[in-house]
Amino acid sequence: MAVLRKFHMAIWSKALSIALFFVTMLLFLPLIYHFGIALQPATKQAFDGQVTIQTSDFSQGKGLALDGDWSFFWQQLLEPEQISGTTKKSTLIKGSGGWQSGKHDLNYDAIGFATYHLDVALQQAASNLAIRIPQIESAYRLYIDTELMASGGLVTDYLSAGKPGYNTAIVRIPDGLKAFSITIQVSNYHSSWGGLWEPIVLGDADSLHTLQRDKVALSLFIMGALLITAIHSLIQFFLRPTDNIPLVFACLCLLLFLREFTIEHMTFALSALSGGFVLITKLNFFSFYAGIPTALYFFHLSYYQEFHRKYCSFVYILCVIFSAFVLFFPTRYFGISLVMFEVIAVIVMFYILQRMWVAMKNGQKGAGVMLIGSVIAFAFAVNDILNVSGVITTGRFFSLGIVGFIMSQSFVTNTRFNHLISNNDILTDKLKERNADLELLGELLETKVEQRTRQLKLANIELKALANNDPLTNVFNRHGLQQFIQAAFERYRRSQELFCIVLIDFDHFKDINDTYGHDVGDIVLLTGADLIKAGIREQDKLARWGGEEFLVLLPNTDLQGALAISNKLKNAICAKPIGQPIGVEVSVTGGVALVNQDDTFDTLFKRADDALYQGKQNGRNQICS
Ligand SMILES: Nc1nc2c(ncn2[C@@H]2O[C@H](COP(=O)(O)OP(=O)(O)OP(=O)(O)O)[C@@H](O)[C@H]2O)c(=O)[nH]1
Repeated sequence: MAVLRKFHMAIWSKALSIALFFVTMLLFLPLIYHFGIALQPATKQAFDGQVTIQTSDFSQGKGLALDGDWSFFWQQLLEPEQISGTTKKSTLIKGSGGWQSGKHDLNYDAIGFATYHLDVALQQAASNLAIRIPQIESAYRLYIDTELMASGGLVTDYLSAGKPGYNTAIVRIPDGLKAFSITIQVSNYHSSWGGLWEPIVLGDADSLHTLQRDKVALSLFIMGALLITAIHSLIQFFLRPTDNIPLVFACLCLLLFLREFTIEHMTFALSALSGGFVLITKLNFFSFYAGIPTALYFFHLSYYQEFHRKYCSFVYILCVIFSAFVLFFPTRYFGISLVMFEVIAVIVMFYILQRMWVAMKNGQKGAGVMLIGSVIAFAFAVNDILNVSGVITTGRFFSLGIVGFIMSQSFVTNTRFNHLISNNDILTDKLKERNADLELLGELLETKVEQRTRQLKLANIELKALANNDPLTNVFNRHGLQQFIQAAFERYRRSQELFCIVLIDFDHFKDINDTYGHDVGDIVLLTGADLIKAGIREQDKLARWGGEEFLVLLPNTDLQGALAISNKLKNAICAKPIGQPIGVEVSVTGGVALVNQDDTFDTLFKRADDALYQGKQNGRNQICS
């Protein structure tokens, strides 16, 4: 009954957890919409290094991405004054994606320096407007008109003097301006990408601050979720160290945490970690290169049979090479490795999805939920890869995908633990039952052993009796009498206590057998033994010495006494016919011997035997000594 109740409880708790899982996922959707899509700034196309803003209402908070064609001065670091009304030669370049991304007519090296410039015309004079400066690689100075408003790192046209930096900022546009220019000097000697990575966003100052705050809040939320899950998994691992899955999952969460931290909190990371831009970029890439094999290993361990060991090992080795590359090569070369690794990552992700699909079809526990979580995370990851590469212009969702992934994996891990615990309970119950059975069996066994011991004791007693007694007459046999003879000799030697032995032999017993048969002969022997036993004292001992011959040991008896007893016995046997109704007339002859100083049993017996022989010779039916 208890097992059945537990089974019902297990089903209910499972249904409840699945329902909770889906409800949480549903609650999660608005979050995805808000951070992934709603906060995406609308793209405003700039032409010929100029943009005219048609709208005057920025209060909706989304902002305008000042993307499009910016004026671009390659290998020149120009002050704003040098540009306005310039005769300097400029080209046009996209205001996002870096200057080396190859989408322009001209290709530029990632390493180098340049100046971006954009003239912005507003419909109405600026009021509470601002621009948000996102990622610029790897050092910049930004001017509004001629005024330096923000900077990151050290911009220089001289390689060894250049210092990378990272400083996202929200820069207020002075109120009242109807037209202004944005000039950005950029130099890059450390990153694989140079220039504007994400577009500059123009919007309402308050909304941009809110947007920034929301992004930080979301990121902190995700990092918190990752950290808590990692700790939770580590606790699970320490509670049950035989199971490596929670440990691998904890590592994966920590790598994702590191990635989120180095991407979204670069400014903070730069101040917190002394290694600066290079260290943080390395950590960022490492978290990606190590994260993919860790994710694969996690799935591999969880569904061991579904994954191909050789393929997985190949991926692990490949990822170790990439991770080593990150550790030992300068950051400016990372771009090449990233493109290659993104291809590997996408292949690995699809491989995992395909294997999880197979695992689900094979009815593996939790595979379905894990597949959903993986689809969410991988779809967002692929989206981000394509977004970063400029193929699509959707938002960046990966961080949110991570949460979906964590939720599903935590759900499966917890279900597994729950399952283990309820299994454990069931096993404990069974064990208790078995123990009770065993106790019962033990008791039964003890009773059986006691019984057997008793039987053995009885059998032993019987065996002893058989060894010491004559089976026909049930008096002692020779062996049985031995100890009493020994005792009599000892008493004699110690305290001169006399004793006698008497040999009594039936006369012509052969004739009795021949005449009446052996059965009657047996009855005669049995009756004779009974009669002798009845005629002697408690301390006297009787033994059948062989055939029709009996020996009586008479302790503490002299010769006279022995003769008297022997005659009494002879008379008792001969008194009446034995074996009624046939009735056999019997007589016996006896030989008596008294122990003396030099006797051994043999000499004593010989004297009794001689006396018996004497009696037989003298005509039988008499006692001699
Ligand atoms: N029925 C029966 N006969 C036995 C048993 N043991 C020995 N006998 C017989 O006892 C007889 C003894 O014969 P003998 O030794 O010739 O002696 P006897 O006939 O008694 O003659 P005497 O002793 O000279 O008087 C033999 O025939 C044995 O077979 C027994 O247990 N039962």
